[in-house]
Amino acid sequence: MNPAFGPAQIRDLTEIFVNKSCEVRDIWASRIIYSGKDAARIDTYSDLLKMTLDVIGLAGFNYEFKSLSGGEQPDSLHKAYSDLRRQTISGLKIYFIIWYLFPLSRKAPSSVQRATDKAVSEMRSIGTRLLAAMKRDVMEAQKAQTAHTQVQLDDNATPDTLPNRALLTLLVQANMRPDLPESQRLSDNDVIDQIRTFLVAGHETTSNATAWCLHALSQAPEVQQKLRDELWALPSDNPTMDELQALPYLDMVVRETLRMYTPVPSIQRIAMKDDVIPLETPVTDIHGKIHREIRMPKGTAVDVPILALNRSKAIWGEDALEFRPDRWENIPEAAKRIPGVWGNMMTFLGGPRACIGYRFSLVEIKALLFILIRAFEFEMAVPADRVLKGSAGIVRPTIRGEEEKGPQMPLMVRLHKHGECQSPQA
Ligand code: HEM
Repeated sequence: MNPAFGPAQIRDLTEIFVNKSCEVRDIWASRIIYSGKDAARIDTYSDLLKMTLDVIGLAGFNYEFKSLSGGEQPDSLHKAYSDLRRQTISGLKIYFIIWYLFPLSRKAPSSVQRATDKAVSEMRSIGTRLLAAMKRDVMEAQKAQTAHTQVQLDDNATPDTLPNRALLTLLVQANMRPDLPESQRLSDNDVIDQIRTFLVAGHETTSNATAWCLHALSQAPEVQQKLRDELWALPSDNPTMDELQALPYLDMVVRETLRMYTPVPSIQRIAMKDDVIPLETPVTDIHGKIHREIRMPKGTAVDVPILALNRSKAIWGEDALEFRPDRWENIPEAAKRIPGVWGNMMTFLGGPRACIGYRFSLVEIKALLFILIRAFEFEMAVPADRVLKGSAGIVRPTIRGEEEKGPQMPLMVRLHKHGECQSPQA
């Protein structure tokens, strides 16, 4: 799948990110206007979640979830997925504790299990339909290509061999190449599993990071305004991937968000063989014995504490717990040694099983921030100490006293009148 996530593919998808960001902007603007005040309290989390689901539908499978527009009949996959998500964090925690402690309980279907089964089965049935449609499209495109070669048309008149630019189409096309060795071909079930992985891995992580970024910016008005100034300096309302990637302060804000508000706080791995891990700094155990390495027998469970690494004072310095994008102008030597796939962090992990969607996610977050920060000013709607970091795989925000509502990130959102607002630093 890696080639489908290269810079060229993400460049093509940027238009989808920007268009969907504009849809969020328009929805929020109309809510403010409808409120009759100059600012409205908006649950940014739920709309960002819908936006990223719509994006993964279009960019991943050329599939319209229409979850932002909402006016349409909600399709079955979106409904199943929403039902699954509505299970509250505490509900999920209790479910997993019971599941873990009482193996017999695993036989009795709980509401979480039923919702999971339903979502999985919906995803499978839609995945099967999508795959069939993609295969048809790819075969037609291949036929058109063959016909084109036979009549030897002018080189410049190459027919459109790809029916659309969705990532799954690229995967299906690569998988159907006649020269692909059988051993490397994915089965239909493998491809359908990829659809599920995309859905789960590819949208809530990104919306979550963006919501936490708006939360951080709401508490740091001077950072918010500095970012807004940079974004307005770009003379375009529809930025390309290259334009977004070339904005230095936007990049620093995104890095600092993904350091401080790591969506996936830790990852577990199992040692596949006996190993010895050397320690940079020796540790002394409770018996006073000094260890310069850790012996790890095959089968040992290993926790990669991503969030703890991202917030470690030993790595990032005494101000590690502060949201300070400027730190990225010159990061500490210790941070430079972190073997993450991106950004001197383990946020997207590292090594052969790192996140393959990191470029996709970064450009999507940047498109969202570009459109939203230019259009609005964000302030806290509740005191910061009421915003809790719940974790059920992903660090979702909840509000103390409103836990039953599930994840939310309410913010006061005000229309920004460009040219009228003075920078707080000015
Ligand atoms: C801020 C956003 C994101 C974060 C923090 C993130 C983080 C991660 C992490 C930590 C893993 C490793 C999980 C494990 O091995 O157990 C992972 C895997 C993965 N991610 Fe992401 N991800 C993000 C966005 C995305 C997006 C947007 C996509 C797709 C469009 C995506 C697709 C995947 C896939 C397919 C895998 C599995 C890779 C494999 O097993 O080889 N991710 N991600």
